[in-house]
Amino acid sequence: MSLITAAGLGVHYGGRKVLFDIDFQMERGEIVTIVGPNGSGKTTFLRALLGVVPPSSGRITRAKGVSVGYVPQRLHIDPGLPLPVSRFLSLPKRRSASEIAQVLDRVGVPDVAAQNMATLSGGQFQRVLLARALLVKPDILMLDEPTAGLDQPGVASFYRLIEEVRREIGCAVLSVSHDLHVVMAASDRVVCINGHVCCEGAPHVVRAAPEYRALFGLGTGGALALYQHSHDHEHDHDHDHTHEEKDHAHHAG
Ligand SMILES: Nc1ncnc2c1ncn2[C@@H]1O[C@H](COP(=O)(O)OP(=O)(O)OP(=O)(O)O)[C@@H](O)[C@H]1O
Repeated sequence: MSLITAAGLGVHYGGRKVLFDIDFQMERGEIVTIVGPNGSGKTTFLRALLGVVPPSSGRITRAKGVSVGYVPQRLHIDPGLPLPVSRFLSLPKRRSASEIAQVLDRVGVPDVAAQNMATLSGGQFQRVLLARALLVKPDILMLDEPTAGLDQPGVASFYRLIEEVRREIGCAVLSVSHDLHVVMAASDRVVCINGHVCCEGAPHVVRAAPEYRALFGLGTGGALALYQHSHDHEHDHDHDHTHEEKDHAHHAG
């Protein structure tokens, strides 16, 4: 059985139809990336899968006992509120000091337990959010643009961490991302949402789909094009293929 399934999912806010007719399922260990223009309903879709936004139509089904760890797109914490990281990680469920130390170590910020949430850097904050998601021992890790605001090395190292964690605990990963050149390399499936699912499939299939091209264009505006570039271009000279993607500053046409 799929870990989570949406059948005919629709979400309305007031009279406004934000999502409609979405059929989706996720299998154990799968890596799925959601793409779509701003305001196309990606966050709403994750929140509906989480059960915090009620469907206006259709149904969400989770396999029995499935746990979901969620890294939200943003989380506002009042800078005037003294909230140490350790206390944040103990909400809503109390966690032991050793559990907290272990998970912070795992996400690469071993020294922040006593620090106030409001004083963390952007990169540390994202890692603490990831730590919180990992504490639930997720079968599915849901990440909503988790690297927004990080610099390029920060983005790359965050996704490396996600990949390591996934290998260790075998969870499925569902991300909303614009950092496609980083994340797509490891995606089994890409789902392009614009109110409904306009196309889905392996990264190269979605890249070629007319629906995707209509939304993102063919050239430099299409992040998928950037990702795909390093795989489909012709080399006119021999060079080291182990370089990082960011070394490719030019875009596919
Ligand atoms: N709680 C809400 N009440 C009313 N409208 C909402 C609510 N949340 C989102 N919306 C609207 O629903 C639409 C989809 O929003 P959503 O945040 O899901 O899009 P998104 O694809 O994640 O966007 P972005 O890429 O900009 O993060 C937007 O027009 C937004 O204004």
